[in-house]
Amino acid sequence: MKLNVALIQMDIAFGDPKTNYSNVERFFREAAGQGETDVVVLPELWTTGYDLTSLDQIADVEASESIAFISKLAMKYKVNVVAGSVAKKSEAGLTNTMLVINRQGQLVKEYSKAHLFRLMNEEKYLVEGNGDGLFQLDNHLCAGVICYDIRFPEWIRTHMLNDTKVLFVVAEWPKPRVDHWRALLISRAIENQCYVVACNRIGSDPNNEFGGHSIIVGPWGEVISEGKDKEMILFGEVDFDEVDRVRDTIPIFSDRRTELYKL
Ligand SMILES: O=C(O)CCC(=O)C(=O)O
Repeated sequence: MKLNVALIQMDIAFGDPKTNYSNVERFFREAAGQGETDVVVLPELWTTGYDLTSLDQIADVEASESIAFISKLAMKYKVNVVAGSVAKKSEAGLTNTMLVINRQGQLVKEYSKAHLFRLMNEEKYLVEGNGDGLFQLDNHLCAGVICYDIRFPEWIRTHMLNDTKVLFVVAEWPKPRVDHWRALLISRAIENQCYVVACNRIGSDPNNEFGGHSIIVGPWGEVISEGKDKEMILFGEVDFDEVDRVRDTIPIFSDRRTELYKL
């Protein structure tokens, strides 16, 4: 069983959801218009970018506009969408929330970023999430996390323990640390023997330049496809049988010594 994925590595208009909606609509035609794509992936905070000081005014209340917008595209193109994350405003406060919508246009998951990134002042404006990032797509158990979350291998491992075979990552990862981005994602793939499908933005905002290099890594740690330093759609394939082959070759999940991991 395979899944074809398309990662939209886009620039994001700062604090301008209207422009970003229209750009995403244009990218969708290219990413899913041929009818071969199973999952479209968007980057982190794709409606607003990191316009933190305006978030209270421009965040999406209950994420309802973004959900309606992506649901329509999902149904039109009959694709699943790991719809990056959006700034969501709710009773809980402002959260950086991933939306996952299936081919029928139904919201199957909301995951709010668990680890807020102090270097970019997230904790001053956002509330951290407390739930997991697990969801089903076409009957496959998948996980999704947001940017800085990938620096916490124990958080990722928690998601991969129940035969989860794909980890989706959505990000606004700055250019100066793209070497960390690649090394961390390849490591998460090797240590969890899973596919890592990671979509980063490109371009810049008043405070940061972002690194692109969206990437699809296989369960043996091989880079299957990698983006460059420009707007583009990255296509690739996830093969669930390959995950089983790697896990049978080196059975790390059954070799774990959890009684030692108490520190
Ligand atoms: O961990 C990093 O270096 C980047 C993280 C980040 O940019 C984010 O979480 O938004």
